[in-house]
Amino acid sequence: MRWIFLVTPNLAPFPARELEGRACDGPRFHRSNIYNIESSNLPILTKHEHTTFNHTNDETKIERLDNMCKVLRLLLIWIFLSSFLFLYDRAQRRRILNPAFASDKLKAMGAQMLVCIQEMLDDWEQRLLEVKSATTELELDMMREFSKVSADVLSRTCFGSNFKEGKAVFEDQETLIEAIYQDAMRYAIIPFYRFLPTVRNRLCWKLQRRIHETLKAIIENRMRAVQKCQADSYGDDLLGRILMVNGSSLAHGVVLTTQDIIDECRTFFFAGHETTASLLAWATMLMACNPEWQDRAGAEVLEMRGDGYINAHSKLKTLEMILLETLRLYPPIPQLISRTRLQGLYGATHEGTEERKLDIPPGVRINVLCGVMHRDKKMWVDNVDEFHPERFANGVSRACKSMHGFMAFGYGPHTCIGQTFAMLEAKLVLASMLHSFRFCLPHTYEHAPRLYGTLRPQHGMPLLITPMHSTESKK
Ligand code: HEM
Repeated sequence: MRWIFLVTPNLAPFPARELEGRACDGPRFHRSNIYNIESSNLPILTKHEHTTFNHTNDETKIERLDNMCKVLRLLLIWIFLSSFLFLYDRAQRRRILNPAFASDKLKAMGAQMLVCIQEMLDDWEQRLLEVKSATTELELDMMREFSKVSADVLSRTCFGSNFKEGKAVFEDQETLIEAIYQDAMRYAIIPFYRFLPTVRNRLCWKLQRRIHETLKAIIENRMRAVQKCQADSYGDDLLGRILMVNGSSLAHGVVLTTQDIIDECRTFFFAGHETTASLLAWATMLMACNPEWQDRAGAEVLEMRGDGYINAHSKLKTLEMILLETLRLYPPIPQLISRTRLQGLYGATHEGTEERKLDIPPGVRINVLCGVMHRDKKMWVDNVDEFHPERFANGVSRACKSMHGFMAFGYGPHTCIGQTFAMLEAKLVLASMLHSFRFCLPHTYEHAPRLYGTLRPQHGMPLLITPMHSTESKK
């Protein structure tokens, strides 16, 4: 199988300009990793032309990738960890899942999200009280905090009344992913390694069994309660909605088995946990570096909240722009939006007018490096490396010259099903945080974005948080 990395020519390195002068681990995308379409002989066609590039001549057209082994290893890990994503026909499943993720349904989950967020803020208040004698600032690793709150939110919104069991499942799953990841890094090259009864493999099998049995029990109990008329609905959480839609007229004839539903619940956690935590961590870093935006978002939150509460219906435009700009600069999944056989799907505007279209023969896999595409000067209006949320003032389509220039949530029929969920959660977390705290980066912060499945800060995301009342009294 051949791989093409479809990228645009301007490889803007991490870090962004706003962090110049800070210690940095250097660019994460190296030119040698990437097959550059512009510099090759691939056909770049004008607007109405359409052609297929020749299968047999490909060898001469596709340059050898210097770091093929490194990239392949990452791909293997990705495929290994996410194999359950591809077990069934995903298009069919989306028929059942889409209604569960409808935005009106998600808004009703805002209250559950706020419960988890409030627990996090109460914990911060408590820790501040403990250190208050020395200082009014508290240093927190935001990556860890957001990872925890995002896991809590997923457990609560997925499993509602079965929150505790759900949380235990997710904790097991996290341990499992870590064990698999560590082994995959070391032993991916040994054939059938994962079938050998090593200590770690036996731990993985035990965790797999426990996750399966707990989820199966939750699902079967809910189904039984409705069948025996002990409950009038399956529940108002994501699991309940999936059970309700499953097999009903809304599902257009698709029926998921218990095993399918178990897989879906596990996928939500896998796909929605670290991604949302990473988005939140980068967003707070960018707001800490750009205090004017932090103040602007804070003022909006205070204005919105008034005497009432921020909820899922609050229109937080500034925060939305900040989040979109964060997703542009630091997309949690900056690479590997992977498709086999694409036909002109990624036609991008060229010099503002011309369109490039490619017909890719079957069997060729395309990986789109959206992290690179998001910083392409040809697609985005100037200051591509700068934090400039204003560009999203009129929505995503106006911010970018190309329809497909913004790909943080993927594209097409398999675009991220949880994007509204993630944006809602991120907005509620940041709004609640800005209502009570202001934050800045400590001098110890090292800017080192690194890919661990998602784009994460290699050395964590330390942030100094100060309660609002003390910043006001300083003024
Ligand atoms: C900032 C947060 C998130 C980001 C950046 C993100 C990004 C992505 C991306 C890039 C894809 C691949 C899309 C494609 O191949 O075109 C994806 C797929 C997916 N995401 Fe997310 N995601 C996020 C949050 C979530 C959440 C919170 C959930 C669930 C609650 C979720 C569930 C899924 C699922 C189920 C898929 C597979 C969809 C399919 O194949 O049909 N994601 N996500």
